[in-house]
Amino acid sequence: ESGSVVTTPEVLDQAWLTPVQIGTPGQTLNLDFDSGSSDLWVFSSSTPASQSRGHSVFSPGKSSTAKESPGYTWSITYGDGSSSSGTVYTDVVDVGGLSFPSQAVETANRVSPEFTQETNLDGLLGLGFSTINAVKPTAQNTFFDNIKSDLNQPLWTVDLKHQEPGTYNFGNINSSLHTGEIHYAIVNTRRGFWTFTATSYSVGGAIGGSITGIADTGTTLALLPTAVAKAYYSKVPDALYDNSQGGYVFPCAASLPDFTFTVGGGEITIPGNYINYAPLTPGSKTCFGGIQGNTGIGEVIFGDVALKSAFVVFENSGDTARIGWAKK
Ligand SMILES: Cc1cc(CN)n(C)n1
Repeated sequence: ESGSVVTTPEVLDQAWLTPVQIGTPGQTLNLDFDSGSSDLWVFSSSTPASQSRGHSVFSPGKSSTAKESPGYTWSITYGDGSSSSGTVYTDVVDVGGLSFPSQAVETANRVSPEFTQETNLDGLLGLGFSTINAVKPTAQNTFFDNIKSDLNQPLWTVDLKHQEPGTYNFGNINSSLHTGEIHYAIVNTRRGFWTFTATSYSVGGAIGGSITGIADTGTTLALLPTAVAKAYYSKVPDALYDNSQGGYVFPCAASLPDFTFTVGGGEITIPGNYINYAPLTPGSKTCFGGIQGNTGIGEVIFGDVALKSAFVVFENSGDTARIGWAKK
């Protein structure tokens, strides 16, 4: 079988949110599909009202198929410092018509202010490897790992679009979603992420070396090695590193060069206008870059700024994981 679901960008393409049905009858929550983590967690009836105001919540008490997982707990902190924690149920989860009857649904007893403030986001659906699932005492499977054996092909694809709805597909490659060939690189799953190597990059004709990083649908920007970010902004007139902002800024009127990287023998280009990410504050004439250095993060992250420039295939055949990139 295969399934398809529309995903919708928030303001400024900060994240894309995808409707998921949980429980019986189905309760629809809009989740952030995140290939950089491996927990399906939701705002719930156990989340204090002061933290869940404005969000849809999952109420296991209203689901005839919800089962508590006694003694199971979870707690997670993301790269941006946001966090949440709680307890665990199993229930039926349906994504794009694909249903798994006993998915671990991690219900939040608390969430950090970043999540409370992001009122369109009702939780996350992890698409990383289940080895880094945060449930104690026993790690739980991601939705993809649970349904993988039922899929026509052991893969999911993502087509994020700048300020337009896009799609997540499970189990098949919809060839109408990409124009060029799909170029594959081997994924190293050792740290639980979709880690791959781009063999080279170029900025305004200047060629650079290889970049190894993770494909992370849950991170907004492209957080690249500091030398790469420096090389990029050396081509942007009046760009500077602003310590108070924690990143490279430049005049919003600047025309930014494209950033091209080669993966699996094919070239992907992040258009300069995607790298002119946003004004520091609404109406400011100074803008913050969509490419930044990864100082202090511990990973190089090909986030949404890179992913929305391509059609991307995440395939895990069991003994080999691959990532495919295509123009669209
Ligand atoms: C909530 C969330 C998810 C991610 C990426 N994995 N970040 C940085 N923040």
